[in-house]
Amino acid sequence: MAERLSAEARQQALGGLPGWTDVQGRDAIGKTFVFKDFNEAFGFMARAALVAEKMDHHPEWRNVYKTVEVVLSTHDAGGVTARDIALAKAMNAIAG
Ligand SMILES: C[C@H](O)[C@H](O)[C@H]1CNC2=NC(N)=NC(=O)C2=N1
Repeated sequence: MAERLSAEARQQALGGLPGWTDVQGRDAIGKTFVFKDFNEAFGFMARAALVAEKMDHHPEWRNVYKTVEVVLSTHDAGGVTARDIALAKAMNAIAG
């Protein structure tokens, strides 16, 4: 199982992940993506879903019109691991 990142490793990883921050009140990272319209937002979700399934690592997310709020945490580990960082990176790449 993946191990939770140390506070230092996590801050360093967040430094290379534009838009991603610590989630208050739990061990997770989050980002709010804002797109041009619903079509762009849902296209992002469809592409991210395929990557997430391939990685066997799944986001918590919420879509309202052109906004997608994402929270990443490794449930099996009870916190943020390298798997969350990898998915966050992939999501930034997909969003462009
Ligand atoms: C059995 C399966 O591999 C696990 O349940 C995976 C699936 N996707 C997951 N996604 C996330 N975000 N955290 C997990 O711990 C996790 N575990």
